[in-house]
Amino acid sequence: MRFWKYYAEGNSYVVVDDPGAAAALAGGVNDPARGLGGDGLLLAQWGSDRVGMRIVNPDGSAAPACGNGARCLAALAIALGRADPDAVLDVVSPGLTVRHRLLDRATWRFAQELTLATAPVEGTQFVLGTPHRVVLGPLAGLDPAVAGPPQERSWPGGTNVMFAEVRAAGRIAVLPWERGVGATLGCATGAAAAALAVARREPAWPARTVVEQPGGTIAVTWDRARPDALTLEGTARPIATGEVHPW
Ligand SMILES: N[C@H](CCC[C@H](N)C(=O)O)C(=O)O
Repeated sequence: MRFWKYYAEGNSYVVVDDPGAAAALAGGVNDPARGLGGDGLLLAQWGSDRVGMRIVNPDGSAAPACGNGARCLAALAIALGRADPDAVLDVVSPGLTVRHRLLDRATWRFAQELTLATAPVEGTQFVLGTPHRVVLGPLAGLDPAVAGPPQERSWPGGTNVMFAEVRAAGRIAVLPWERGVGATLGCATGAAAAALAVARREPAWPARTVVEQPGGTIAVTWDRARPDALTLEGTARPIATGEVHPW
């Protein structure tokens, strides 16, 4: 079964485009010893002006949205000649549609536009296609593997948890704990949730927030005049392609 593996600001994903392969690989392919590692499996369904995306977490659960994964599929679609690098490309997952514009071909930097369906559900609990809880406070000494699970369970069906600290005006740091995955080096919809949480709390916060995560930096733009629109900027790069054999 043909696979691709891609990296995007702290998440790596195994990608397949054959639904049968996806079913055979789900829940096992991300095992670091018996499989290919990574933070999930993405099934791409190529369309003429869009790419469908299904996401399976390493524990076998389905995720409704994935910002870093969407960028990986946009980059792969262009690399395979299935999408026009000069046109916009929608990556459509069950919970979220993300519109991509390639900003720089040399670095595979994209702008991603998404529309927020909901305001915060309560306090700093957001749903950006998938649920995110933002926990603001100092990150020094914080271990997401310890602090994450109780927060994850505090939401029906579980929530992703973003531990976030303000570093300067327009700059925050985030340590993610992902539902169905564990501690990761980055999370794009989580970065957006964290930026929103801080910007909503501080009226003088600038429109553009640089979100530093261990695996890379995502820029999030949120204009108070258009509160339902968000733009993210980040990259995607190939790691490997080849044949993978399900167990
Ligand atoms: N890392 C992804 C989100 C994955 C969410 C998944 N872990 C879930 O169960 O909701 C991102 O870049 O947006």
